[in-house]
Amino acid sequence: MPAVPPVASKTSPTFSPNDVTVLFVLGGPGAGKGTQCARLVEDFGFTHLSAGDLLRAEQTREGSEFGALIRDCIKDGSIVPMEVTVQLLENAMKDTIAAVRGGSGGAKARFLIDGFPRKMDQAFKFEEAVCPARLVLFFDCPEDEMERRLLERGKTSGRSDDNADSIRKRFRTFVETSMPVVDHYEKEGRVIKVDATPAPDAVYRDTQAKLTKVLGDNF
Ligand SMILES: Nc1ncnc2c1ncn2[C@@H]1O[C@H](COP(=O)(O)OP(=O)(O)OP(=O)(O)O)[C@@H](O)[C@H]1O
Ligand SMILES: O=c1ccn([C@@H]2O[C@H](COP(=O)(O)O)[C@@H](O)[C@H]2O)c(=O)[nH]1
Repeated sequence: MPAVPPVASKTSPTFSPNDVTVLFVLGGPGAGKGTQCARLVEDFGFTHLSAGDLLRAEQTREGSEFGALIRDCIKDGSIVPMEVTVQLLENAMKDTIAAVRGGSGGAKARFLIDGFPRKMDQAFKFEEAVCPARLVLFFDCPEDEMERRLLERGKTSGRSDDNADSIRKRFRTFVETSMPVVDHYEKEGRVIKVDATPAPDAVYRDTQAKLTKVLGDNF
């Protein structure tokens, strides 16, 4: 990964929304963002980029200067400094687009950016330096259901943050830091809200219907 400063010193975004469609995917920990993204990839041809997955990969990358910082933040449910995450996302988008151009070419890129932005500074920086987002998919789920899902996932996930103590901290971060991001986009009329409480198939039907209504059948 290159040194962090580039994203901080740019005046225009790397990608135009005319060429690249970005949907942010937000929701509390365990709301089912990853589960729904996998289905949207199949039906809408998105590339799925999970900010958490990119951070976990960077954490274990040999030679990374951010490994220890990322490990501590994830265990603690706190937010990694935005320069790191924005740069990882921009790199992943560039790699994806380069791979498409090297292949069939011409196709417009569309990305689901999952679990990001989690904080207002990330939202501003990403839209200013990388690409303005078309809209936000928000999966709304009560804490007791999210906790049940995460504790169940924790039996096999191997994730350092799928335990009762980390989950409690992640919920606090979500309420205090990430919900204001959802509220911000809601005020701008850019949020599609989906009830994520039902079973995955039902959540997906609702998601698909709402997304198609906004983006159109030919998206
Ligand atoms: N609608 C659902 N009903 C019941 N279980 C679900 C549902 N959606 C996802 N799950 C399960 O809940 C767990 C969390 O789902 P998932 O990983 O998709 O959530 P997430 O929002 O991406 O979580 P995180 O923010 O922690 O990465 C998984 O074990 C998944 O199989
Ligand atoms: O933009 C981001 C996204 C994630 N994090 C950290 O990663 C963990 C896990 O994220 P998941 O989306 O649940 O995989 C999250 O709790 C944060 O600690 C981040 O710092 N910034």
